[in-house]
Amino acid sequence: MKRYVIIVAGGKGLRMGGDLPKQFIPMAGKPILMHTVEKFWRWDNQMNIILVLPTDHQAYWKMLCKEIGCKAPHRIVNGGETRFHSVQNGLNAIREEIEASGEKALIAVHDGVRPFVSPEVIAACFAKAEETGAVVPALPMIDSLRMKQADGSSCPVDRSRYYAVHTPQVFASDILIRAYQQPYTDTFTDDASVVEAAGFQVAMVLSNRENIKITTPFDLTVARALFQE
Ligand SMILES: Nc1ccn([C@@H]2O[C@H](COP(=O)(O)OP(=O)(O)OP(=O)(O)O)[C@@H](O)[C@H]2O)c(=O)n1
Ligand SMILES: C[C@](O)(CO)[C@H](O)COP(=O)(O)O
Repeated sequence: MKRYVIIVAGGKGLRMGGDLPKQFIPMAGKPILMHTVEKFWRWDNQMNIILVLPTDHQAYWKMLCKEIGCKAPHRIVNGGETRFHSVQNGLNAIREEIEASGEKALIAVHDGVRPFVSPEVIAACFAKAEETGAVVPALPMIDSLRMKQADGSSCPVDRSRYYAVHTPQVFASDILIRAYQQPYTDTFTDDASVVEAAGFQVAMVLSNRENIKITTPFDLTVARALFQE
């Protein structure tokens, strides 16, 4: 089955701060995003990689690829106003070719700022999606959890019922394309929530602990430490 990955990197990185969006911050000699892109390419060098980038950083990215020598061939698509719109732009770029081929395809959506996804998790997500059509990787909670109540007090909740959601989230192409035709709402925090709102069930597989989303300066410190291992 043909495989695609839409790597979303069209955001501004406001929680990270600084002038350079976090996906371009250097880590071990390459921008974070290049590590992510090459992770998928190393797993499957036939993978169709679609990279969603802010329009005003595309020339900069191309220059980085040339200077550093990005190994993974990829297509570039314009970022949207939210992550949802960036994924939608990525899908619009591949929809016609998938439909015209008449072949079934699987599409992964992955955050450009999750460079530590393991090859085993990528493999597990694609394998489960081939079987079920829709997959989200997640991790059981490690901390104890409390829930805030309306009166300001808090109470313990059963953490065994909660999971932290990661990417790559992988779907049969017809399911993902149909789901992303829905109008945007702010309850769409990831691709699984979009697919479920369209009436499909989503299976869960275990993610790897290091598959953090680099969101804040603290995450960047953790990421740099992980890279030195
Ligand atoms: N309009 C947007 C917003 C986000 N993303 C991407 O979605 C991923 C996860 O989003 P997040 O970590 O929230 O990134 P930012 O939106 O850049 O961060 P912030 O919310 O702190 O501004 C990132 O790789 C980000 O570049 C995107 O492609 N297009
Ligand atoms: C898709 C996601 O990475 C799942 O954890 C996440 O929801 C995207 O961004 P957020 O703005 O940090 O929720």
